[in-house]
Amino acid sequence: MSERLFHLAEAPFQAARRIAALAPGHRAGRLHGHSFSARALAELPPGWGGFDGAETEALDVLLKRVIDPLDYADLNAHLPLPTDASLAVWLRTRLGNALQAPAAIAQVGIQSTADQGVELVDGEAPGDDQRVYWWRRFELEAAHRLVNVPADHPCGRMHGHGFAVRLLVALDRSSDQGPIDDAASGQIGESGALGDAQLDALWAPLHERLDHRCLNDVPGLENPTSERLAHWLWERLKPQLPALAQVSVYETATAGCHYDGQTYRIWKEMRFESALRLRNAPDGDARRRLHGHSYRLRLHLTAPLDEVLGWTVDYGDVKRLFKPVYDELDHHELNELEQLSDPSAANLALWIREQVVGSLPQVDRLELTERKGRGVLLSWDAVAPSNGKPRLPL
Ligand SMILES: Nc1nc2c(c(=O)[nH]1)N=C([C@H](O)[C@H](O)COP(=O)(O)OP(=O)(O)OP(=O)(O)O)CN2
Repeated sequence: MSERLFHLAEAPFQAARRIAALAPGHRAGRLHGHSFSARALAELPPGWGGFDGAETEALDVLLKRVIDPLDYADLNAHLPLPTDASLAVWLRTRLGNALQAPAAIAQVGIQSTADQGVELVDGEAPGDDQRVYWWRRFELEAAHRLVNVPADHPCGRMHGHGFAVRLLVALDRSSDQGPIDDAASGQIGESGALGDAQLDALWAPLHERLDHRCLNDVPGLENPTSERLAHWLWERLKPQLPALAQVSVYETATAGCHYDGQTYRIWKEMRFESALRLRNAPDGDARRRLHGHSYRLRLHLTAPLDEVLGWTVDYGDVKRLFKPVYDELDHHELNELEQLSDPSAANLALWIREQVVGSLPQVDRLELTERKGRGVLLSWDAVAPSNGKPRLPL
């Protein structure tokens, strides 16, 4: 079991840019602006940031400081070609300089709109190549019912969702697709392969087949679980888009499925409201006082597909099996939990892991944020080691 704990931070920034290298007439060639979001995942030694438990907030403060020069700025004054990918490289370099070993960045991301962004992922081992992934998100409104669920299961009734689908595309830096800095605002490779217009064109016929339809009527989707839909999309897109790395189906606001052509990974998200004090914080530090957070917890599970039910593990079962743990967390003071030393985000994630491994052995990753974008990601990959494949963004 390879356990890894990453601290997560997020920093919004507002900025203007012009991507001059795009095809004539491309709208991003004109001066325009975005509400960007920068994200970082880093492994930090305990105590980094002042005391044991301060790491997550310290990373958040550092990320905001590093991003600050870009806030309310003209990005072309900082970078010749301020694409999402080159902003990610800019961020990776500056954050790397600001962090010192043994602290280590695992990933940085730049999101330029609600529907588009780039993730720059460091290799697993020193010397491994960094990889850049571009993602784009699409929406569809559809009805469905799950055909093989027990008679009293609510998803057996006809119902519907505003689904979102995220396509993750790998940019191979060593190929002729051009260096990482060439990838323009989500477009892959100025030198060639694929731009947002091409990806939208690949998506359009699929959208036409799925949107404002009953998914059960679509050939191949007779039992349209998130898993089946992710697989169906993969099968249709991959031959035309060899760089496709993952399809993610967001079925509800709290549940969905990733599929990478091999492995299904589902998630179920919950929120809980808790009080805490960090006793490790020094005298006078506000975090020593009783305070509270609105936590968001995302459990990730890896499991084989049940061919009859068409899913891996029922989202409803994840929620039900987690309920006893949830009840200990929600509307409670975390310092009162047994065997939780001091309820920092990292310690709390480790505590939750101990509570779920018995009842939900398929859980191999959990993401816990104490406020938007700030928290930890604990991964132990007990069920599905990466088998030497390049790591997908976390
Ligand atoms: N592994 C899967 N489990 C379930 C799927 C699925 O596609 N794959 N689908 C369903 C239902 O279609 C359902 O609409 C979504 O389930 P769930 O998350 O349980 O929905 P809730 O509205 O109850 O969500 P809460 O946010 O927890 O209230 C069921 N399972």
